[in-house]
Amino acid sequence: MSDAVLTLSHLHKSFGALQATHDVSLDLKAGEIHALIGPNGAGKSTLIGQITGHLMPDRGEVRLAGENITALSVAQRARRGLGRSFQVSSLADSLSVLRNVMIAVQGLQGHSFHFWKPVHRDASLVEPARAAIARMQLESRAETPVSELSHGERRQVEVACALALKPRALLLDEPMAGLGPEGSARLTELLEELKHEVPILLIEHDMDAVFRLADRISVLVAGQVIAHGVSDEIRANPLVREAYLGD
Ligand SMILES: Nc1ncnc2c1ncn2[C@@H]1O[C@H](COP(=O)(O)OP(=O)(O)OP(=O)(O)O)[C@@H](O)[C@H]1O
Repeated sequence: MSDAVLTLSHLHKSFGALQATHDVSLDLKAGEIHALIGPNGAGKSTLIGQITGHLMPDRGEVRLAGENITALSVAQRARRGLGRSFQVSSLADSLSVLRNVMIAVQGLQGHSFHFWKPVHRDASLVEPARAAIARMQLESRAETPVSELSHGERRQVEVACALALKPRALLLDEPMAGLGPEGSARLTELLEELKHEVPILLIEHDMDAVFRLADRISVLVAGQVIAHGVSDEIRANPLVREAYLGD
């Protein structure tokens, strides 16, 4: 596990008598997309919360680039390089793509506001924002208000917002949700490229996208990882077929 960027070890989280995550261990390695799948109520959101810092595990550990971040706040984890996709609602519709991504960069810089500089000329905001926009192939839309974008382009902006913070690991929670075939094919292509720069933990219901994109898949059922492997192994696993794929 030496090349693991993100490591979850023996995570337990209960709500009263309900064990929402039970002894979950998995890792994310450089250069890969690791997909986490599971039926409704399997515990995916509870696990994500423990990774981002919105929830504290009862037991277990989260490590980012070797550092134990289990006790750190959401903001501290983000500053250490834990990136996550922004929800659509966090984008300001009336502002341009560039402005939205700059606001994300500003959030990371926190108190280091440069009051004496107009925001649009602050290179420390503009440069990382433009680089992230280019990475998501949105250069031609940089000055366009978010309200004029397609649903798929908005998703690309959300990923650009996360990328602008130069994450070591990226957590994408259902990035394909609501996208048509074209939007999801485009995002799939972009993520296939992106994983070489930043490994991605992908939580996704779109199984076609999962099987196409994931280097490894972990299957969560009733709070436990019941299977782990490459796409073909997961497709063929009788436990997964029974519990998840509906066979
Ligand atoms: N704050 C909470 N208090 C009590 N029970 C909770 C809480 N959060 C989640 N649960 C329960 O924990 C279990 C796992 O829920 P979770 O939302 O993590 O699953 P999920 O895999 O994300 O589901 P979905 O795909 O439907 O979003 C469910 O039984 C849920 O009702």
